[in-house]
Amino acid sequence: MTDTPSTPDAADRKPLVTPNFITEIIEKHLEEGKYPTVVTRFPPDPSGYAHLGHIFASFLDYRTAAQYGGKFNLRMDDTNPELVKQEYVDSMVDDLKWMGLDWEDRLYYASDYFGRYYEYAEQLVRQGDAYVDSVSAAEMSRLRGNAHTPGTPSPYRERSVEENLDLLRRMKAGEFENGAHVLRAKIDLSSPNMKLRDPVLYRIVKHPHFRQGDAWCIYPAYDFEHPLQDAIEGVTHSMCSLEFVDNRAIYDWLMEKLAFDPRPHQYEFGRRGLEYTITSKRKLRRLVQEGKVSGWDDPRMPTIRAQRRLGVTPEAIRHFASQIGVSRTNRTVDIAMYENAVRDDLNHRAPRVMAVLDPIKVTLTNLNAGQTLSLPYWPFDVVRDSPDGLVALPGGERVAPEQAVRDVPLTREIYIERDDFNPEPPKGYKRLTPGGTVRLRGAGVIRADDFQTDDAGQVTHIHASLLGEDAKAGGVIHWVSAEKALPAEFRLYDRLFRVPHPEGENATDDDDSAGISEHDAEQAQTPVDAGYMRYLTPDSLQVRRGFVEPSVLSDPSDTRYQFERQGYFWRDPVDSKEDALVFGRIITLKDTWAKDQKAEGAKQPAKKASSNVAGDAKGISGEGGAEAQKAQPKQPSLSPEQEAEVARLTALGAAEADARTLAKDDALLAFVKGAVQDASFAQVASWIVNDLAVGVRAGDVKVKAADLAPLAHMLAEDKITTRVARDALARAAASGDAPAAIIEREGLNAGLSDEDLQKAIEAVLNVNLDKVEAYRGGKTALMGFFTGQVMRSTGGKAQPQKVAEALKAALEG
Ligand SMILES: NC(=O)CC[C@H](N)C(=O)O
Repeated sequence: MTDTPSTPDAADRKPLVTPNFITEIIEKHLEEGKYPTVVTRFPPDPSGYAHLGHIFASFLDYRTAAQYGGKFNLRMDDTNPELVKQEYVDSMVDDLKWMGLDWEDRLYYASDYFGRYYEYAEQLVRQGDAYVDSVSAAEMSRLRGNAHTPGTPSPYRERSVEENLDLLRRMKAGEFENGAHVLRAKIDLSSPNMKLRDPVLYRIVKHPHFRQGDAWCIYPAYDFEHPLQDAIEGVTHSMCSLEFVDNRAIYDWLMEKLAFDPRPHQYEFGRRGLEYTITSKRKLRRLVQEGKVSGWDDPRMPTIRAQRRLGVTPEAIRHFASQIGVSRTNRTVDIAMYENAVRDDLNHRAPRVMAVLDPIKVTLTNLNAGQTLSLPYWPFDVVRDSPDGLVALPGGERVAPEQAVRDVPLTREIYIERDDFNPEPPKGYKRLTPGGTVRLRGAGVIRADDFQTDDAGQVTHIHASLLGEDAKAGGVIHWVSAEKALPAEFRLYDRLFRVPHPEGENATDDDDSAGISEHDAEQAQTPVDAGYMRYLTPDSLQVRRGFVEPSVLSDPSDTRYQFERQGYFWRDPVDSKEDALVFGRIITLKDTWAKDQKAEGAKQPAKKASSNVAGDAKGISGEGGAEAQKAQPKQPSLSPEQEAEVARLTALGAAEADARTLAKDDALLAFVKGAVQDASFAQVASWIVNDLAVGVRAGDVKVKAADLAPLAHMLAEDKITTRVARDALARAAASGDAPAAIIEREGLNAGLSDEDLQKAIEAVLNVNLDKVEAYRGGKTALMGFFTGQVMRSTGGKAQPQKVAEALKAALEG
C-alpha cells in the first residue's frame, strides 16, 4: 500500500466514546477505586483479514481505554492451530495500525500462555473441578441434553483426581489420537445455561501451531483461555459482543475457582453489522474462490485491505467508528453512514480535476492554436470553509487558494462524455444539443454546429465553435484535451450486494467474531448457507476506458481526486502503472444507489453507472446534477422529506447518524424543533438521540429542548464534566427544570480549580495514611482506591484522568 499512515484528527478528540452503559460502569468502578487503571483488549482471531465489522469493537476497546487514561492491548486469539497463520497476524497488525489503533508494545498472543493455561488446568483437576471425558463427540452432545431436558453425567465424570491427572498428562504427551479424550469443567449438567453443562476446556488436536510448532497437541477452548488471559494480563473490562452472553457464566466460574483478585469482568455490547455487507470469513472466501471478486483485496470486499486499496482513508474509518453508538442490543448500521464518512473526508481532501470516462470527440473548429489554462483545484465552498484559509495541493502541501491551480491544456480536439451530448434531448436537458450551447468547465461556452453518426446511429464526432465571453449556456460539463490527455482505465465499483441484508434479516455471522465457533474446529465444518450468493449485484465492477487531464502525472501516486461530476477516484495501488493508468472510483459524489434503482426502468439501463451517477456538481453548477437530483428513488430508506430533514439537521451541525435517527422519528423531530440553533446543536441533537429518545417517544420527557443549549455550552467550556451534564439531563428530563438551573443551584458548575483538587487530594490522603504508606511500599493498585475517593469527595466534578495525574504526583512526588 502506498498511502501514508494516519495522524490524529478531529474525530480522535474527546469525548473518545460517547457515554454508554459500559462507560457508566467504568466510571462507577473508577469512583469505587475498584481498579488502578482501565485495561481493555481487542482479541481478533488471526484466521482471516481485518474487516469493516472489526472497526466498531476495536475502536470501542481502544477509545474506552484512552478515555480513562488506561491501557489497550492487541491480542491475537490464536488458539486454533488449524486456522491461524502468521500472514493473518501481519495483515491484521498492519491494518489496525493503519486505522490508527495504538497498543504501544502490547501485542500479545493467546498461544504465548499455553504453558500457564495448562498449569491452571491441572489445578482445576486437583481441585476436583475438571475431569477427562472419553465419550465420543456425538455421545457428549447427546448426554448434554437440551433446553427441556437436563444433562446426564458421562460414565467418566466421577474419575478420580489421580486418574484425571494421569490422563491429562498423557493427552499432553501425545499418547492419544484426536477426539479420544477431552478435558471438561465439572460445573452443572442441569443448568438452564447450556454453556455451563460441563464445557470442554481442552481438546486433542495433532496439528502444529504457527508459533508453537509441535510443542502442543492439546489446545485450550476459547472459554478457558480467554478469561485466563484477561486475568493474567490485568485486563479490567473485557468487552465482547452479545453472542457471548452465556459464556460469561463460565468466565465467572473460572475466575472464582482460580481465585483471581482483582479479576476482570466480561461485558457484552450489541453487535454492529453493516448493511449490504457480509463479514463471515467462510462466505467471503467463497466469493474469492469462485472468482466473484479478484481476491481478498478486491476493492469491493469488506476487508480493511480492500478498503485501503479502494482509497478509503483512516480518518474516514475513524470518523465512521465514532458515529456508531454503543448499546446492549444488536443493530445494523446504515451503509450510508459509512459511505458518507468516506465522502465527507474526501470532499476536503481531494482536489478537483477532470476525466472523461466515456469519451466522444469534439472539434472546436474556430480554435486554431492550443492554449494552457490555469484552473483552480478547489471549488469556492471548500476554500470558504477552510479553517486556516489555505487549501491543499495534490501532495498535501497547503497553499493560498490562488496558488492551488494546475495547467489544463485546451486544444482544437477535445473529449466530452458521450452522455453530455444528446441529438434528441428530452425536455429540460441542459447539456449539449445540436445547435445548443454548454459551458466547458473553465474554458468558455461552445455551440454544437454539426455531428456525425455511424451506421448504428451512434454519435461519433461533434463539431463545435467556441463562443465569446458573453455567450450563455444552461449547463456546465467537464472535458479534456484529446491531444494532451492521458488514456486511463476507470473502474467503477458498486456495492457487492444489492440488498441491505444479504444474509437474511436476522442473520448473525456463522463464524468470525461470533466467537466460540472458529475456536472449535468442529463448528467450522458446518455447511455455509449459500443464500447470500444470489444477492450479488450484477456488474458491481464496470470498466471504462477514457482520458484524464495530464496534470495528474506529476502528482504523488496516492492522490485522491474528485473527477468532476464523476466521483472520487485514485490510482489503483496494485494495477496502475505510470504508462497504463488505472483509476478506481472510491465513492460516488452522492448516494446514487436509489437512483440506480430508478434507472432500471429508464431508457438506457446499461449506462446507469456513468450517466445517472454523473450528477453532483459541488463546485460546478452543472445541469447533470439537477437532472440526477430530480430522480426519485423507488424504495428510499428515507422519504425525500426525511432526507431534506437530514440535510437541514446536519447543516445545523448534527452528526449525520443523529440526523438520520431524528428525521425518521416524528416524536424526536417535533422535540428537536425546539432546540436552539447555535454551536450547541450537535451536542443537543446527540443528547436527544442517545439520552432522551426513549422518554421523548413515551411522552414523559419534561425538559424543554430549548433548555439544553446552556448545558451544552457549559460542557463545551469545560465548566462541567460529561457525567455532571448527563446527570443533570436525566434529572431535568424527569422534573422539567432547566438542567443549567439544577447545576447552578447545586454549585455543580463551580468546576474544580487545581487548588481545590489539591485540597481534596490532601484530605483523602490524610485520612488514609496507612494506605499511603502501603502505596509507597509498592501496593500501587491502591491508585484506583484513591482516585475513587477523590472523585467522590469532589462530587464527580473532577476529570478522572486529571485526578489520577495529580494523585500520582502527590503520592510519588
Ligand atoms: N471475546 C471476544 O471478543 C471474542 C474474541 C474472539 N477471538 C473472536 O474474535 O471471536
